[in-house]
Amino acid sequence: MNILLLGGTGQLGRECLLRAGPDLRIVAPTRQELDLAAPGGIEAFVAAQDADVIVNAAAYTAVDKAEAERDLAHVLNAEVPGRLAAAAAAKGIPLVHVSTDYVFDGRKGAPYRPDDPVAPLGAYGASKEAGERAVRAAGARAVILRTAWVYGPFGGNFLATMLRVGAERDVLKVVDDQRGTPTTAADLAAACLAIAARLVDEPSEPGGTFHFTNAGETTWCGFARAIFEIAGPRLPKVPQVLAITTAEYPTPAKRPADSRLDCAATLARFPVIQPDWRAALAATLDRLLQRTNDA
Ligand SMILES: NC(=O)C1=CN([C@@H]2O[C@H](COP(=O)(O)OP(=O)(O)OC[C@H]3O[C@@H](n4cnc5c(N)ncnc54)[C@H](OP(=O)(O)O)[C@@H]3O)[C@@H](O)[C@H]2O)C=CC1
Ligand SMILES: Cc1cn([C@H]2C[C@H](O)[C@@H](COP(=O)(O)OP(=O)(O)O[C@H]3O[C@@H](C)C(=O)[C@@H](O)[C@H]3O)O2)c(=O)[nH]c1=O
Ligand SMILES: [Mg+2]
Repeated sequence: MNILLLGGTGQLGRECLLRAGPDLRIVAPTRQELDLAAPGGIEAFVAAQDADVIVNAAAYTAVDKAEAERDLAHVLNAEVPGRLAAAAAAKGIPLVHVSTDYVFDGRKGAPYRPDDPVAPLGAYGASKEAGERAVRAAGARAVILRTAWVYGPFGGNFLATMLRVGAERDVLKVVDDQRGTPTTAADLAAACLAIAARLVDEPSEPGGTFHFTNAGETTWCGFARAIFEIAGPRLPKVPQVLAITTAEYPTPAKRPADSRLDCAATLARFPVIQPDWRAALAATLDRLLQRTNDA
């Protein structure tokens, strides 16, 4: 299978590239080769590729900054996916596009199903929601895969922030009234590649909108506490994690209070595996701390 991957330097993109091999060739253009902020060249670029499927892991992911950079967020998160989907349709190849739990307002009080109404609270979520609509409108055979709270051993994410700040401070205050599921970029990459393979192997698979996270749920505070519980013995210093409310941690962008995603339809339809979030965290910390100790 030949995959054209957008966003190969990001958290998800890097984990996809680690899974490349003789049977899984992945071409990932650099920003120099394809600047997605100037997306006019996308259709011609895609047309020239020898790809069986496109995986879009590129995005504008700075949630707070997006409030002040709405135009750039819209280009990356809405216009680019629309153009990729149109190019995929023109070429007759499928697309896996990744979206977010932040398309929901978090007021449902139960895990969101793929067809629940969307109502983003901030500019990032709104741009991603527009991207979902653009992909659907382009008429490609596409899976829109919503995920949440993505982290891993590479790149900027909540885990990296907690380890960095935890090394500097004795007390961390973390919101305990936003519920969701941390998801490793590694497990998400495996799911994206499994879905891409199914789309390629089964031309009758129509695609649609699906959810994938690790299993279980917590809050950002619960996530932070788990990080220090699991990694603590291997860290020079462990901070105290204090639970606070969202009101006590003002941010430019509003975030959903409960964005748990119901992944049942994805597990029923595609050969994906959904490790428990704590086990996935432990595996990620093993990789990350191993790398740090070796360096
Ligand atoms: N991170 C999270 O918590 C979550 C992410 N998602 C979604 O998952 C997907 C993957 O996210 P994640 O891996 O965390 O994202 P990252 O922010 O780690 O990576 C984003 C990727 O997009 C690329 N990119 C950004 N701007 C441009 C540009 N102008 N031209 C070319 N490439 C560009 C980046 O390239 P460069 O390295 O050059 O900047 C990078 O490869 C996204 O669709 C995101 O919305 C969904 C839920 C949670
Ligand atoms: C660093 C920090 C954050 N927080 C809060 C702020 C926020 O409500 C929550 C998460 O903070 P972050 O800014 O790291 O996470 P955030 O950027 O909101 O993460 C989101 O990214 C995008 C791309 C997605 O698609 C989402 O699924 C989600 O993963 O934790 C604290 O309470 N204390 C802290 O010390
Ligand atoms: Mg952030």
